[in-house]
Amino acid sequence: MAKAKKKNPGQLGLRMGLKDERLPKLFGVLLLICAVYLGVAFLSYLFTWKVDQDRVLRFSWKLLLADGPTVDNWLGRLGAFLSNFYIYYLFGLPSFGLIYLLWMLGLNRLRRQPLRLMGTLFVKVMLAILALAVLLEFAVGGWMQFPIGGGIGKYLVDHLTGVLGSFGVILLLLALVGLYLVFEARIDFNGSPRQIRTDIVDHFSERIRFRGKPSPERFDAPGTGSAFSAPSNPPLAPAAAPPPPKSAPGSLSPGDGSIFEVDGPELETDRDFEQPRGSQMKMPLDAVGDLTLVSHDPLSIGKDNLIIADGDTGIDTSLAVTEENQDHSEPYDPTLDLPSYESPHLQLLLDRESGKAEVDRAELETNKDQIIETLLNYKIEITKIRATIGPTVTLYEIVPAPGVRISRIKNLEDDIALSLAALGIRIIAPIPGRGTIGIEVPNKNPQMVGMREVLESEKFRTAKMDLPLVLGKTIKNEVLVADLAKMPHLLVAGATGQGKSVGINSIIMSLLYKKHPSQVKLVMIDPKKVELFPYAKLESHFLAFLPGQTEPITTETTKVIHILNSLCIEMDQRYDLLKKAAARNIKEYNEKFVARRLNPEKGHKFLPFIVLIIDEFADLIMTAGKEVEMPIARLAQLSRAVGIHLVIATQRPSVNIITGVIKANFPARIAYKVTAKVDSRTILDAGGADQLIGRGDMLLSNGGDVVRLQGAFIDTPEVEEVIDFIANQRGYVEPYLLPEYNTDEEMAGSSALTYADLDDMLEDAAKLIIQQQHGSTSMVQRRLKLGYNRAGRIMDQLEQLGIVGPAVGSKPREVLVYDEQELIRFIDDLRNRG
Ligand SMILES: Nc1ncnc2c1ncn2[C@@H]1O[C@H](COP(=O)(O)OP(=O)(O)OP(=O)(O)O)[C@@H](O)[C@H]1O
Repeated sequence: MAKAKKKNPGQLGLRMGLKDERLPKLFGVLLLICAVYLGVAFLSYLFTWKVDQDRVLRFSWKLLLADGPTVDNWLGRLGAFLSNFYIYYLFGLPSFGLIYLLWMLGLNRLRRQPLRLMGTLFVKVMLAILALAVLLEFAVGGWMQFPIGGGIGKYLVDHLTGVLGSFGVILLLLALVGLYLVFEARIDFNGSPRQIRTDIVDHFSERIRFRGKPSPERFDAPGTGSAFSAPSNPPLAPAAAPPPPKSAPGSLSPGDGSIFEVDGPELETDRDFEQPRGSQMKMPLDAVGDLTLVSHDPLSIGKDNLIIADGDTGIDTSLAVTEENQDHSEPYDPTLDLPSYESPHLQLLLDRESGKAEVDRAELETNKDQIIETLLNYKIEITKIRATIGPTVTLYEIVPAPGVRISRIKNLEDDIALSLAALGIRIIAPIPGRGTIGIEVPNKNPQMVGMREVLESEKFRTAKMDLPLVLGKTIKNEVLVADLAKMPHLLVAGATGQGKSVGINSIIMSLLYKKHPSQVKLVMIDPKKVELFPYAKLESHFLAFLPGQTEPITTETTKVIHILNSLCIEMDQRYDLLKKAAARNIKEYNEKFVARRLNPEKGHKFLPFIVLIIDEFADLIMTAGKEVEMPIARLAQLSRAVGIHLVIATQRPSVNIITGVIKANFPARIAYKVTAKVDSRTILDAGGADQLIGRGDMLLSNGGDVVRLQGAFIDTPEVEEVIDFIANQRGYVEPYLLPEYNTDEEMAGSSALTYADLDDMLEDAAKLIIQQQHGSTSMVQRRLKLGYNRAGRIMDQLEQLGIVGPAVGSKPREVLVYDEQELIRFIDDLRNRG
């Protein structure tokens, strides 16, 4: 990744001016060397302090250089002197913290990160050093010859014991620990002692693991895998020997001693949720390089107010590429726009300890017996049955005896459900890819899946995806993480009160926990005005909206139409940028930008992903119909390659809301419980959602495969905590603004079209249409190589000029001008009118 840097020899040495950016780097290297030197000296001090102490105590700085006494310290007299000075006179063992500080300062200078980043670290480390010195001195200082808390530790302890007494010092130390846990670790003391303990352990292990980096997870490599990284259900090969059951339920099925298993093996078969129909949309995403490799922003030299990367704030963005700035060959790092941004901590969420799903053995036995019995009543024999216990549902997978037709079992769905006397039985006959039948039976005691638990999961933390969404747990209790960027859009539907809003929150949370504000922007539309309202606080971090928009969450239909059309323009503009950069998709484009192969002066900029979230689009379709449906469809068809993705939700899953156009463009769909089978068909093109049990129980479909999931639960107060955590941090000075959009009426209202208003390509388009006598937007688009929106705008202008008639559905428009001469006269007139 790193490019070899060309050094101009003439610029070396004395000619390095004070403003030369190599100066801080040089300083950084020196600091790192000092840190290593001190580290080794301190380490040596642990072994040589006794012998050396007498010798160094007699030292003065002058004696250091003269032929003085020999010392044992591995780093000579200076090493012995410095280590003695810091450890003996100052902070004792915690002096090692100083080396850490020196090291971090060195790295900071080397990377030319803003110095102010060091401020907080300095204060924190110094406080920790002092507190530790006191603690160590107080706890063990009296018994040790080694100056464990150093001179300062000893002085403070003596002094404090005098003032407060020993017990008082203990209380003071406890108070310090308490303060740390409240302010720094943000431990929630509401939980059980066990929970608090786990939180504390988690906090420290996270600290140690990530050495205090804000959010290592956010440095994602480009996703190369499939959209979904949940294993599929375990195959049930009758011949294969399954692993030993965890709870040893033994052989429970009749006859041949077949195996009844609880919980299956950990299978890692990735499900590919690529858009099935969109071969033309499938952009191979090469795994070249790492988009957000930790790097250093050259724009940050001495500019503490560096906020916006695309530079209308007086920041010289040309630095990114121009030749004079050779040192800017380092990769561009968008996250340095907000360098101090910290991703939310997991501690903000409740630890719901769902633990392992537990189902009573008796419950399993009863269900199994009833399934076997019911099937036998209909003369259906089975050779094997096995159970996989999920958080809310248990899957009984049965292998019918040879010769039994699967359709017969499917037909008995209702009878089996009746005999098991439970709601929400779903029969999967056959389980795709296997000759088995699945019967899902709700557990008597369903387990809640907590948001924190799934965010904490290895699968989510290590997910290398562009837009990872952690949706919940599968029947096998495995966390399912999906990449919205590959879905590439998501339709969410379900009757009211079944978990949709919680689901939308968990989708948003996934992005907030994993992504930096520079990497993803959310456009939120909420006609109900309540669901997404709390997210308004994120306006200067994660939200994108129209210029002049007062409320960052859009609620009014007219504004929604503006925003959707504005997104279409953004999409076109992004396509133009991609074209200029000869990049096939946003990933390639951003890779080039990061590698500084694109010049910001030519309009190039780092493109964040944009996720449009519409909570309840039924209201919009009802009030604005095509005006909303068409831009949504247009975006859904084309926006994937430029990193715009849609999540649209509705509680009214009827055909007039989820229209054919919408469905065709949203292959990935989530269905929560619905009241009627027909609704399930509308959403999933299959039944099943009517048999769910609610409370986050859902089916996820990618246009073929259907996976049953228990959605992760997050409560509103937790959502608000996370939002506040982000909102309280410094955000961008200017929010991310979408392009302006003026409606036709506004344009018409302001004045009739003038010649200057006309699109540059309008004349060519008009000629083409008149020659062909065919008023089709797609023809204009194809023949003149224009984006859909631009072609659309040209057609609208042609309509306003009276050259073509109004749009009639998807049919070509009527052409109202018959020959080119007429057109030329027409345009000349317009030009003369000015
Ligand atoms: N994943 C989940 N796990 C457990 N319980 C859940 C889950 N999701 C939702 N619930 C329960 O269901 C209730 C309703 O959920 P939610 O508000 O998300 O439904 P909704 O479909 O959005 O309703 P509405 O359409 O009225 O907004 C929640 O208050 C919660 O008690």
